[in-house]
Amino acid sequence: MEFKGFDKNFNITNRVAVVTGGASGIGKAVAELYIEKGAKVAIFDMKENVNEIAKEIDKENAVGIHCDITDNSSIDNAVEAVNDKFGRIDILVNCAGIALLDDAENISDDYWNKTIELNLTGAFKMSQKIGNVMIKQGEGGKIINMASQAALIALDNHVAYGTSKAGVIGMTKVLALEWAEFDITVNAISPTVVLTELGKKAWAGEKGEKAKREIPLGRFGYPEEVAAIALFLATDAANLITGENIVIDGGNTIK
Ligand SMILES: NC(=O)c1ccc[n+]([C@@H]2O[C@H](COP(=O)([O-])OP(=O)(O)OC[C@H]3O[C@@H](n4cnc5c(N)ncnc54)[C@H](O)[C@@H]3O)[C@@H](O)[C@H]2O)c1
Ligand SMILES: CC(=O)[C@H](C)O
Repeated sequence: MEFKGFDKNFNITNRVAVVTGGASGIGKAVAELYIEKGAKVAIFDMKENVNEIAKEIDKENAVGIHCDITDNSSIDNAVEAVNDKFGRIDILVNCAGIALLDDAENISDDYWNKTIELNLTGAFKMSQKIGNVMIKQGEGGKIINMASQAALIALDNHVAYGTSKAGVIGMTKVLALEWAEFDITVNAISPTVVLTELGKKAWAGEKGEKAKREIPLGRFGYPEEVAAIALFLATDAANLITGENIVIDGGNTIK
């Protein structure tokens, strides 16, 4: 893709974004920021009230679609609904995820399988489906995958979660390589603990306080800070960045 300049206010006016897991936490913050920057947003989420949540963000430019991203027919129906509503898809943000934590010697098949199925396979299914939409459109695209610091460092009880997120980074690099010829960039974001429902549950109590003390910048992240990176990666300012994993962790993984 030739350099064609970029909007210095990082607007993404009229671009159509799909945000999985956008009914809460980081995904919701991404959806809100994208709307503020002029995009149209379709939130794919398992929460029953996903459309109400989307309409609270923006009645006209946001839509919530009940979708299980581990299920092919659910994805097909949701993508069709986006096409009916907005006519195209320019950006995919893979945010849906779970953290089912246990020690390696005891973790159940159920925890392992659910984690890989949602965090890794679900993100791949979405990327494959929407990657094909973008290829067919012929105008490039942006795919942004939520990985984690757990992909980069060993965290106690994170064997399934960390494995799924290391897979997300591997997947990101291969998709970036294969789809560069279509001007589709694919990048990952790896946050430290972020203060969402998922993050607060996984790091409650003294375990979290200790983890925070060990972060050089001394605090956990906020969903809005992660959303800011997802915005940058969705803009034309990031057109030469692909296959990267941007770490937002207060320096936790540099030690
Ligand atoms: N919060 C953290 O500390 C943290 C740190 C690093 C990475 N992450 C990653 O960021 C992403 C977002 O995390 P969060 O903290 O905002 O979590 P969250 O629990 O607040 O939000 C996750 C959303 O995913 C949705 N979801 C769950 N299963 C789904 C499915 N099958 N199909 C569609 N949607 C589904 C949930 O309904 C929920 O709205 C996750 O991938 C997570 O692994 C989170
Ligand atoms: C850091 C991280 O991704 C999990 C939530 O512990």
